[in-house]
Amino acid sequence: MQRIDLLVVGAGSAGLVAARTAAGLGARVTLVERGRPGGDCLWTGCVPSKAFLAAAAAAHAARSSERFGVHADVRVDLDAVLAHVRRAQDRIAPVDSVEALRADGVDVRTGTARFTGPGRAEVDGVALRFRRAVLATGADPVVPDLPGLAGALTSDTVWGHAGPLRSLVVLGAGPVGCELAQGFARLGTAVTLVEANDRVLPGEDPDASARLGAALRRDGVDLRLGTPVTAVDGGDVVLDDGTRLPADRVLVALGRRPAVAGLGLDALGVALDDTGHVAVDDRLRTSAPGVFAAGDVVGAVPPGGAAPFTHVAGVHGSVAATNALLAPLRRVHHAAYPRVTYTEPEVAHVGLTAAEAGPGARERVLEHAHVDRAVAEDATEGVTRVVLDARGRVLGATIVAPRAAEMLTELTALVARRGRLRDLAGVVHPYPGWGDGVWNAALAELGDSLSTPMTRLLARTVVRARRLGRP
Ligand SMILES: Cc1cc2nc3c(=O)[nH]c(=O)nc-3n(C[C@H](O)[C@H](O)[C@H](O)COP(=O)(O)OP(=O)(O)OC[C@H]3O[C@@H](n4cnc5c(N)ncnc54)[C@H](O)[C@@H]3O)c2cc1C
Ligand SMILES: NC(=O)c1ccc[n+]([C@@H]2O[C@H](COP(=O)([O-])OP(=O)(O)OC[C@H]3O[C@@H](n4cnc5c(N)ncnc54)[C@H](O)[C@@H]3O)[C@@H](O)[C@H]2O)c1
Repeated sequence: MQRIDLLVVGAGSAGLVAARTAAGLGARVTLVERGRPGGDCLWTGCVPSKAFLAAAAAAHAARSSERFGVHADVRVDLDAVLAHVRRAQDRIAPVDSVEALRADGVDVRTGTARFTGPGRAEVDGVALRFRRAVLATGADPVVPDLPGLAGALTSDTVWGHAGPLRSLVVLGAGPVGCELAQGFARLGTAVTLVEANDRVLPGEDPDASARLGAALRRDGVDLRLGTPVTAVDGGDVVLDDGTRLPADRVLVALGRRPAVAGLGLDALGVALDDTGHVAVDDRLRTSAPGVFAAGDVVGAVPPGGAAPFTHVAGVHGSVAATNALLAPLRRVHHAAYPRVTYTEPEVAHVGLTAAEAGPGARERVLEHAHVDRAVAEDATEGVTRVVLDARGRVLGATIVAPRAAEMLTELTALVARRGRLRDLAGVVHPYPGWGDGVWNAALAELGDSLSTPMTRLLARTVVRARRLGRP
């Protein structure tokens, strides 16, 4: 039996990039996928959720257009919305298809992979031998073992919903819960969002949570914060304070767990961390020689935390494949990777929050009431918060705004390169773009750094001297 140079398990964002990278390096690569190539991002995650939110944004824009002097009647057909979601998926699917992968030089096997020992695996009973491997099996939604929760929707199943949906209780106000709660509310469903913590997006800056919470309430979402769910009983969601919330359907968005069950990691000698993810170092090496891991199956990579996002999975796939096949020289940098929750407003974050940065850090805060584009679009509730060290270098940033994802990118570059915020002041931004939020913060930073008693005295002296020197 011929040994494969690289065996990649899982054809999601991480595995697809790993397999294509390996093929590009001239390796004999086999990619095993038990479902359809494309993984969570294409079939159950980013693509359907963003297509869904686009429809929700259209409904909201039409409904709230009166303030611009535009009058519209809005009627939502949820089946047609979900048909739009499927069309978006169908348009992207060919890029990740088995045919496209084979054309790129990847040997694709459809089936469930299981490791049987070092260098050995089987796919639905067919044995394979390999030199190196990349584990890219992703994660699945967590459905806690609470009474009555078994039939609830998850982010895996909600896209198959048919017919109207009058009321929905969403459990968990992380990124999945907030995005889907807002989407359904804007499309006319009566949504209640239940969160055990006392704020939505508990992992984000508290001010960002407060602003998003207010935006969700404006969309009509009934927020129940600080109240864990304990059961679903006869169609009612029961909270720990005894409240009963009737709902046509319940959507569970209580986190995701790594997909490692039945993979045979013991036989391979791969250790898990204390959260059950595959433990890796910053070169994505697992505890087993020659075995790497990439994407959501990986947990925290110190000094950063976990980064279960598509853009990170892609970077992981590339790093894992080159490290496996060439030499383990490339590192991942979780502490500098951005994340965005695509609600409206978007909540975008990179690096450290003020609380994480500690007492030596300071914040530069720019309210978007001072961003002319935000005023023009009547969307001034946002903010740009930049966390700086004593020398003015950017340690982190959080932006709440309709275009926060795009606004964050230049601050991400500064976090990655340890640059100063004031360095952006000399970079001219087009007016009136959303980028003015970041630019105005940089200009304010530069202005403050130049405005010392000494520089003010110097400027006044020069101006006076010139005045006196004139005829
Ligand atoms: C609702 C939702 C919205 C999201 N939105 C965003 C977003 O806007 N932006 C963003 O960056 N991220 C988003 N994410 C997260 C993103 O989808 C994931 O981080 C990303 O898809 C992870 O890719 P992956 O390759 O690690 O895993 P996956 O995409 O889960 O791929 C793993 C693959 O492995 C296969 N597999 C598992 N076990 C085996 C086995 N034993 N044998 C063979 N095949 C196996 C699975 O079938 C699957 O196809 C979202 C997630 C959700 C749930
Ligand atoms: N835009 C994006 O990038 C995007 C969008 C969606 C999902 N994702 C990814 O998917 C992952 C999973 O997202 P998620 O939102 O499902 O999980 P999460 O872990 O981020 O949030 C789950 C929420 O449920 C709450 N919770 C837990 N137990 C509870 C209980 N009994 N009752 C009420 N609330 C409870 C938690 O406090 C938490 O706020 C995220 O980490 C993210 O990486 C990313």
